[in-house]
Amino acid sequence: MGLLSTLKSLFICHLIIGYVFLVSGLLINLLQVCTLPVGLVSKQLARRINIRLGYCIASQVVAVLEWWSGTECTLYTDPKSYPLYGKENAIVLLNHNFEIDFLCGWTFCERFGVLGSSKVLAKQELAYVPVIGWMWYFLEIVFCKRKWEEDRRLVAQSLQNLRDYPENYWFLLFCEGTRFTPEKHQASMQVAESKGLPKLKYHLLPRTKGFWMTVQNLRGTVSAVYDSTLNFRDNETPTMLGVLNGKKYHADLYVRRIPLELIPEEEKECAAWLHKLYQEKDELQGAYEKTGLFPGPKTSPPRQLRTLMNWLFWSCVVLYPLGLMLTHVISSGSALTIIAAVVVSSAADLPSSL
Ligand SMILES: CC/C=C\C/C=C\C/C=C\C/C=C\C/C=C\C/C=C\CCC(=O)SCCNC(=O)CCNC(=O)[C@H](O)C(C)(C)COP(=O)(O)OP(=O)(O)OC[C@H]1O[C@@H](n2cnc3c(N)ncnc32)[C@H](O)[C@@H]1OP(=O)(O)O
Ligand SMILES: CCCCCCCCCCCCCCCCCC(=O)OC[C@@H](O)COP(=O)(O)O
Repeated sequence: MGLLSTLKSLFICHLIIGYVFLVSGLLINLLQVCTLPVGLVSKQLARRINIRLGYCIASQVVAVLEWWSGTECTLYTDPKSYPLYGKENAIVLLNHNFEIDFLCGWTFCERFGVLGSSKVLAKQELAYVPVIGWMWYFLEIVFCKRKWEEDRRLVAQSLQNLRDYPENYWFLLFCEGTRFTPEKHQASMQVAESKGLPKLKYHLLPRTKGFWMTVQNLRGTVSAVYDSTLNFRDNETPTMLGVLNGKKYHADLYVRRIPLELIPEEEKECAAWLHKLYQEKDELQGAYEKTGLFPGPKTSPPRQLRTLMNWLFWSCVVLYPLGLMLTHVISSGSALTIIAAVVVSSAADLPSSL
């Protein structure tokens, strides 16, 4: 093991990364609260500020993937569609198999300049997660309870609010509604059978209501659906902990741009269209399983230095006061203060030793 990989696996490094993320994240959340009065004067200005503040948080996690773990991302797509990425609003449909699929999604958002404004149809529980969930409140993320009777009104309202959003965004939809496991796959294929729908091998049966509602409410402001499939090379199953330990993965993302006009307006037809798309996605995945490749030309949009600069900036902001405090504790020479500092840092270290 090289010196650098040993360093990346040290708990103290993870503690520093976590500390910077948490403390700067809470600080940024506080700044987001301060945009509330701005919103009363100019809604669009408050939204633009929040896009930048949101970027400051999400970009830190992206920096860990790109610069710390050195994970590489390859994009397989039609070169004619490529210039449009980041220049239009789009609904992204993604398979949901990996712990870090959202993070790879964010990385592509970063590389096409829509990280701060990116959106998702997320489960309500995530709204309460400190830093990320609170940031999402200000970014007007659409939350669902996965109870259609309640969602049909709440989700529609949140989607309508996005119609005058001031910057380009990608709206991510995991139509499968949950992460793939063999048990969930078996259950969903029973539903497919009972509904007379063809079986899928690599995907769960897509939930169609969220998709129909998104298309219906964003029609006219969104230009296309990006049918996307993510895989990792060498049959790797990447984890957040692996990324934090500096493990390098290689992500392959296939994206097919489908103009929104091609998607039927009527609910039943729209649902049938989505089921057909998932059958095609299943065939594509089958081919990847065999060849380890997606079809068509590939490209690797480069990682940007700005994610690293953003991380360094926030590190300075939150590590400097911590350094000052520690220096003060040590130079005070007071046995009581030093013992208190040791007790506090041991408590912080406790979760790792459990
Ligand atoms: C160039 C580069 C391109 C792309 C880059 C890639 C990506 C980057 C883009 C953006 C990034 C942005 C952000 C990313 C950051 C973070 C994301 C993190 C987390 C989010 C993860 C989640 O939270 S996923 C969970 C929430 N989301 C969803 O659930 C969405 C899908 N669900 C729906 O659409 C649902 O319909 C619903 C939620 C709207 C409502 O759900 P509900 O359950 O109430 O109703 P349903 O109609 O769906 O269910 C009832 C019907 O379903 C049938 N049924 C029952 N059991 C099953 C089963 N196991 N499988 C399938 N179907 C089932 C049941 O029979 C009912 O059928 P009916 O015929 O009666 O309708
Ligand atoms: C700088 C980074 C280092 C610090 C480490 C902290 C990193 C924190 C990042 C937190 C990001 C939180 C984003 C939440 C994304 C979680 C995706 C998710 O929750 O998927 C589950 C859903 O599909 C459905 O789940 P089910 O309830 O069906 O099962």
